Amino acid sequence: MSEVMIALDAPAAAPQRARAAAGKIAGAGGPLLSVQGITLRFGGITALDGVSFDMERQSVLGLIGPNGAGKTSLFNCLSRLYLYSEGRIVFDGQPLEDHPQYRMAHLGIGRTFQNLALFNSMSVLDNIKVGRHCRTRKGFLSHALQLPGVAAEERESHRRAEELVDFLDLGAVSSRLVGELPFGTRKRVELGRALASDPGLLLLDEPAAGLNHEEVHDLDRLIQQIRSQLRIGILLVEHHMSLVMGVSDKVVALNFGQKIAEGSPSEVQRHPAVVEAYLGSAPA
Ligand SMILES: Nc1ncnc2c1ncn2[C@@H]1O[C@H](COP(=O)(O)OP(=O)(O)OP(=O)(O)O)[C@@H](O)[C@H]1O
Repeated sequence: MSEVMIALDAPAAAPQRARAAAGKIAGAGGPLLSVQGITLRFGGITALDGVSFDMERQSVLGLIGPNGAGKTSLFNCLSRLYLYSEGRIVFDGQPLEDHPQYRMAHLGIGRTFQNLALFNSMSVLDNIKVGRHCRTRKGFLSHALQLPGVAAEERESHRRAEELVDFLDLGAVSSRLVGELPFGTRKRVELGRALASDPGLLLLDEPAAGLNHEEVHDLDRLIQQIRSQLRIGILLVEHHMSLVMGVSDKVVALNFGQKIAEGSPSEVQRHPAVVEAYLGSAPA
């Protein structure tokens, strides 16, 4: 895995500065993300029941819980795919409820998917460039007519995508079609596509699923580099316990839609409710 450093003026910080300049970061000193009493129901099923927690800036938060605990439901609430009936989610000082789902990337929330969402017949570099779309100002017509500013914007998107190709150690496959690449490499391309939107918060949905031991080790280091070098907060839904416990600053555990524990990895790992949720009985 590459140790390439992104320039000090990390592009990831740019949208945050822009939002701050626009006076939108009401809670600039507060948490990056505040989940407040989220309740989500599907008919008679309560998938989330009053879940609350805060997440600090530039931190990694691991969201764990047994099957059906509500992790994906919460993840989908954070990206506005699911609309909750009660509660509030505040990102970077802004209530998410004020914004439609398609604005999430503009707002600074990037995500990956359990089932990769890539264009298999496009190159690695072009797939990553697709992620820049929300940071470009010129519309379709400007591009079609090659109006002034389009070329400069295109050059900037290209430059940023190349930086991410280096950061993710994808240089050797940059011009290859994504569909030809092994699963682990495609997962890194998807991460690149999400990073290309310069998010302040990156939502990773089971990023270790399907990876081999060495790839999980690389992912661990990459998550730490994303936090420290790109200064991006990461919310991680993951079943791979050693990855979550090794990389998270804070862990939130759910069971049957309720938060059962919150704290440092070692606190949550030892918590009786967590042990019971995973093992099916309380520790002796
Ligand atoms: N679209 C949906 N329609 C109906 N019920 C749903 C839907 N999505 C989730 N649920 C229900 O909500 C509850 C929480 O599911 P969720 O997928 O969020 O759990 P999870 O913790 O992500 O589980 P897993 O680890 O197996 O992915 C479950 O009872 C599930 O059956």
